[in-house]
Amino acid sequence: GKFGDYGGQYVPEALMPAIEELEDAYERYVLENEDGFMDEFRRRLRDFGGRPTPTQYAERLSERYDRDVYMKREDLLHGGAHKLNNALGQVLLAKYMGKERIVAETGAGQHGTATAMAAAHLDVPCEVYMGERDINRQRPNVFRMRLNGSEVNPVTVGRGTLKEAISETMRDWATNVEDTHYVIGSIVGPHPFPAMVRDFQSVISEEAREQMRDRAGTLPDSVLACAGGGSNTMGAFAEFVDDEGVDLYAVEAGGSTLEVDEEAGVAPNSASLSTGSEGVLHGARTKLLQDRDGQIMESHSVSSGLDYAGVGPELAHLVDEGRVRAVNVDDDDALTAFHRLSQLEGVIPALETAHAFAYLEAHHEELGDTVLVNVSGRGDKDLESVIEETAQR
Ligand SMILES: CC/C=C(/N=C/c1c(COP(=O)(O)O)cnc(C)c1O)C(=O)O
Repeated sequence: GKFGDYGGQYVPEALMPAIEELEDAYERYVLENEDGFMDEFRRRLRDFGGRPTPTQYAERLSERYDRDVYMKREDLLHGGAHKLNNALGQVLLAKYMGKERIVAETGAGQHGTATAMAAAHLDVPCEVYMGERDINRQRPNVFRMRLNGSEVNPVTVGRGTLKEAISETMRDWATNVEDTHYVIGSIVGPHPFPAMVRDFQSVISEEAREQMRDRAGTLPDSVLACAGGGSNTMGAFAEFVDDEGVDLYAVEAGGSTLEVDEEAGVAPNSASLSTGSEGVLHGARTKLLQDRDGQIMESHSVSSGLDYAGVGPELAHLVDEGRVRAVNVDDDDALTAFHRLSQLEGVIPALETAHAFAYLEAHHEELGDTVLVNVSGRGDKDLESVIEETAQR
């Protein structure tokens, strides 16, 4: 379960039985399609999720940037974000494993709602841990989780964002491993989570690669995707990694500045790949925002889903290898891109997604003739906070 010297299973002994059980299930059902697991997964993604999602030619952006820009519309997946690909796969796997209860963490609330929808669809009780701060800035998603029949447990320790929510969920899982599966929301955590989540999300680039060949008659010169934990990122990249001619850009949250305040332990951004250092978080060795004593620093982003001090170990490895370019844009440029895409293309993106479009705006000259941007989610959840942010500027 290693990606170069990243990844691994840095978990308390008490969790190893659950990890080993999951590793066995991953190998049998996901890698070997035992009992037709992957066939059922794909059928439910089609009929319940609404796949395939379009790879749409963006006419206004193509005019603006004088090149062919395509958008992979994961915002059109049921629930409004790529998160359902992974949530459906893991809840289905939990059923194949005989688990009776689901727990999950969420930051933007998209993973939480995706897990709640999948749990309702597959008739499994579900509890979602969500930071107090994120509950307040992603309220529509809190209502949706409860409407789908899930419980939402506020996490009040620390800053009440994603990092604490993940830690609380891991604690619940460690206590209830017998009957509970932890549906982790990104390509983070101990092996097999990063590989398994990437495998569930790789449907994005499987479809996009074929759709680009059919519609653009070529592979893209570059693929852009925002990166929080990195699941929509690796999903959009997976099937292109072996195509040398396709450049891969992971766009992180530059927050308000890349300058960190070591004394206060505060990083006013979430640019783990671009500015972080090697360390262990949530069970995996990866790139982190940590101070010189190895303390995980507070991260920041205008978007909850990118507000995370860590990142997936597979992405950290691909960046070290030079296969993926780690770039970032700040809060202001992301907010401007949020408005621009809404006006130019009639697509209101999630604030997370807007980071990728902000990078396109600033660097389109370097991206070649054909560009593919992953629209990881829609912006309905962000309307309230964007209205507030815009009023304050
Ligand atoms: C698992 C915590 C992350 C969440 N969301 C992350 C997110 C992200 C970033 O997560 P990754 O794809 O895993 O990098 C991108 N786009 C949208 C629409 C997102 O909601 C969440 O809880 O909803």
